[in-house]
This record gives sequence, C-alpha cells and structure tokens, in this order.
Amino acid sequence: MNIDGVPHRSVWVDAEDGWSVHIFDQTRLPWAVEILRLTHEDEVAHAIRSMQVRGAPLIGAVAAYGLALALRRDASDAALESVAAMLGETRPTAINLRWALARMLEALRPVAPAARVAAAYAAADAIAEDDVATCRAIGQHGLPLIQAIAARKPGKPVNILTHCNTGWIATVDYGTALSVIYQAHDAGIPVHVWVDETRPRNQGSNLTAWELGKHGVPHTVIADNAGGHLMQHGEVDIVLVGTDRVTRNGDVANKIGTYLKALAAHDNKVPFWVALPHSTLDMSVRDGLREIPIEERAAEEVLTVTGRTEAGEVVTVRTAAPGSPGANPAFDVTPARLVTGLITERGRCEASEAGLLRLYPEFVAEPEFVEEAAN
Ligand SMILES: CSC[C@@H](O)[C@@H](O)C(=O)COP(=O)(O)O
Repeated sequence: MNIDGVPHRSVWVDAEDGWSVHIFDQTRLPWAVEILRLTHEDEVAHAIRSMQVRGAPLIGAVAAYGLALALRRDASDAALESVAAMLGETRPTAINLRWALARMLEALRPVAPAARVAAAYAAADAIAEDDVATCRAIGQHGLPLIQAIAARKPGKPVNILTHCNTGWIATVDYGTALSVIYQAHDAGIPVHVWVDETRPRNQGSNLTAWELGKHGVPHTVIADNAGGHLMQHGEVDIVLVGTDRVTRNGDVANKIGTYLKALAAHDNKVPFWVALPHSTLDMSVRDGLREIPIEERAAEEVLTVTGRTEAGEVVTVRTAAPGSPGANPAFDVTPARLVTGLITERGRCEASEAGLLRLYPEFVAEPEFVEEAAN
C-alpha cells in the first residue's frame, strides 16, 4: 500500500546494509509516522510485546526476521532453538507467531550453522512474500460479497462494520478484512466503513481510521458499543473482521469485543465474515473457548487513554476513578455458529471443519507442529 503516494510495506530489510529490519512504530500512529530500525532479537521481542508491531500476520513475519538478526551473532543449534522459543513467548494468542517460527525452524534446522544466516533471511523473506500474496488473494475472494450487497442497493454505499485493525500495517501488505474493503473501494464500489474504536488500545480509531483515510475510503469512527444499535437500524450491511487464530471447527479468536459484534450481527441477521490467511489456522485445536490462550494485558491500558492535545503533545491520561482496579483480556473467542463464513486466500468457506478441509485438504490429518514451535 502507500502513505501519501509512497509505496510501503510494514516490515522490510534495510536496502543499504542488507540486514537490519525496519518497521513502523505503531504506538506512534496516527500522530507520527516513525520508522524503527531493529538490529537485535531483544528489540524485536520488545517491539512485539509493546505492540510497536501488532496484527497476527505481521508479528509472525517480524519474529522471523528477529531470528535472522540473532543468527548473525550466533548461528549455533542452541541459539536457533533458544531465540525461537524466546520470540515465540512474546504474545500468546495469535498463532501466526508460532507458525512463522515453526516454518523458520523447519527451514533452518537442517542447514549448517555457517550457511544459516543467508538461509534465515531467505526464509523470512519467503514468509513476508507469502503474506503479501495471501492477503491480496483474500481481498479478491472477499470482493464478490461486497459486489453482491452493492447490487442490491444501487447508488448507495455498502456499510461495513469492522473491529480492531486488519489493514496493511497489521500484515506485511494489503491486510485481511481491510484487503477486501480496499479492493472493493478500488473497484469503484461505494463503501462506507464503521470503524469500532477498539478500546483499550484503540487500533480502530488510531490505525484503521488512519489507513482508510490515507486510502480515501469513506469511514466513521464509532464507540465500540454502537455497533448493535446501528445494526438494529439497518445501518450495517456486513461485518468484516480479521482473526488471530481459527480452530479446526471454525471458532474465531480476535480482538476483545468481536464476540459481542457477532452476537449483535446474529440477532439482526447481518452477515458476519472473518478474513484470514492460512497462517492463522490452528488445525490442532478443536475447542477455541477452552484451548486458545487469551492474552491478559496490563490493566493500565484500560484505566487510561492516550491521545494528542490541540498543542500536538501526545499524552496518556487516567480516565478511571483513582484506585479502581482494571482487567484487560485482549482477545475473545467467537463460536463458529455465529460466523457466517471465512474468507481465505483459497476462497470462502463455512466456519466448520468440513468447510476448512474443503479448502485445506492437507489438514485431514491433525497437525502437531504448531505448538511444538514454542517448546
Ligand atoms: C490482521 S487481522 C487479525 C488480527 O490480528 C487483528 O484483528 C487483531 O486482533 C490484532 O490485535 P493486536 O492486539 O492489535 O495485535
């Protein structure tokens, strides 16, 4: 995608030195577009934990480059295993992190230490390129859903509600749910996006709104609690979200609040679609509610809010009553029964084991490799 006409990806290797890794500091957006240069796996771990990089596919790709950075100093078997384990612990819910590290280990374990650095950059590049192609294809497979709604209401915009940030800066490029929206907008379909602000980290009002604005997509930021009301009044044609992990039976882990949107959509007969790349599938898990680890983040994120003053200063202020404790589960699980369907790079399917196996027949046998990567 691009920022003010300049093409960008969300992670890239420095073109001059050929090894350091660049990301956008997403904790600074939308107030400032700042690029960080990462040179050490500990900086990568910090970037993931502190959400300088975030979004399931992006944290996988950045972790892969983090492993390559580490191997430059020590390419031994022991370093390979310990750094992969360390990076795998940085965030628990998005399976893409473990998927990417498992793929790196699979590629690098058979390679002699002397050849590992080049192989690691090649494997990380392959993960990034795969994500770009995958996310582009997700948009293409989602586009007919928007076209069909547009055909039913000629001359009027298709109203899409989305949660969190699923755009190009949450992936390597294009995005997941937002890839569908970008491609619909680029195809000339009038769309309007209801952007959930997505408390407590405000990925919607900070990042999705910024992305959509830069791309010229009409949108409106709403409080997280407004979606049900809008659906009751016919103001939402479709809900499109991304996900951090989809289980074998089609349960969907995503940013906290997604489940409530799915319930409201179900009650109002609004289609609720989930866009995902193959790297988000966890075919080793059958029961999302019980088996997916839900990240618990600092209560401070809930008790405070960060914004920019009129004078241009970015400040964090306390909004909760002094002394009140907070709780901050960062994800929830939407049961498959509330999901209209899944949009993947291979096409669309129902959120069920049968639907997923139709698109991904290679998973007929249950894999175990994903959890292995973190051990
Ligand atoms: C890239 S789309 C799927 C998800 O990663 C996205 O919706 C999301 O929940 C991101 O959470 P975050 O905590 O900002 O990393």
